[in-house]
Amino acid sequence: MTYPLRTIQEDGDAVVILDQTRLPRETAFVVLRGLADAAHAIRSMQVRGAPLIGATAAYGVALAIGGRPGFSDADLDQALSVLAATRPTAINLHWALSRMRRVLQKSAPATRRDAAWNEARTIAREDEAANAAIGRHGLPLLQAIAARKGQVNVMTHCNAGWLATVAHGTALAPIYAAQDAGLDVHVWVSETRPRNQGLLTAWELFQAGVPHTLVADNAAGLLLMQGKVDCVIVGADRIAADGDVANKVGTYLKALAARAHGVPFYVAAPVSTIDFACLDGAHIPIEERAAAELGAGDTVVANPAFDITPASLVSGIITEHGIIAPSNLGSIKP
Ligand SMILES: CSC[C@@H](O)[C@@H](O)C(=O)COP(=O)(O)O
Repeated sequence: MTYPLRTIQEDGDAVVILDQTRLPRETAFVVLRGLADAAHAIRSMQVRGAPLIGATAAYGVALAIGGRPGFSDADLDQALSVLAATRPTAINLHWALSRMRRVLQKSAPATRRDAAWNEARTIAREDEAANAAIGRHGLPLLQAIAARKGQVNVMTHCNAGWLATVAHGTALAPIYAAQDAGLDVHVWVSETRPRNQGLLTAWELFQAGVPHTLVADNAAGLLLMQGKVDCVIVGADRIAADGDVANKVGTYLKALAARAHGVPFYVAAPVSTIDFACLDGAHIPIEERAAAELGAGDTVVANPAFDITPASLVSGIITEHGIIAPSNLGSIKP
């Protein structure tokens, strides 16, 4: 599968991102030149999706160093804390920043610039490779359905495609692999109120020529009840050590409906999305976003951006190391 654009790429001393706040209406790029630009891009959701947030934060540290000959430990701490405060739920952000801290603390201030660019580049390349592996490991699930009944109907939520990562996507990676393998695959795309990330998924699938149907979030239960969905695959923003999954709000309701109708529910995520230090879903911070996103006037609004799907509702976690039972995440702890 080749993708028409890159979500993030280097351009000399700058980083160029695809502005996802303007998709699918318009394809526009933004040049990030410093720490403030990178932090703004994450906070404003010009870049979004857990793995891409992590990669952008890593490049943000490199941008913070810029052309400065000396970048002290205090400078490093300041850059890391600005980036860490951008969005609370996606653990890939903190995972990437910890890697940057580890590498830079070991290098002398004069060599930190090169070290930072190298590590950010490595994080981006590793994400691309991990997601390609997720596609390969998820493919047999879809092949088994195709062997049984021909067309494969997958439901997804939010956008966990290449737009949400450095490349390939997580939940969409097995779907792209299925298309490459010649399977007859169709995707039910839920709109994903209030930010409409489902439109990004529909845009991606359209570009790739994957048959899909956009539905309102609330249609998911009916489709599952009517037997129109063979499996659900979603991404994740953080997976706790016990296998509880934080993902875009609305994921939990799909998992409940999938269980009620005997439909397998898979989560696709790289190991960088697993927070082994987080005991369970109750300990995952849930981002509360602006009331304005719901378009209400003076009404009191709550706008949690993520929800928690208990491990008991998850059939398996598709990682770069294979499909793991949520109760067995310890077996892939790095
Ligand atoms: C591969 S992305 C997985 C998740 O990050 C994705 O499903 C999601 O919830 C994205 O949320 P967003 O608020 O758009 O950053």
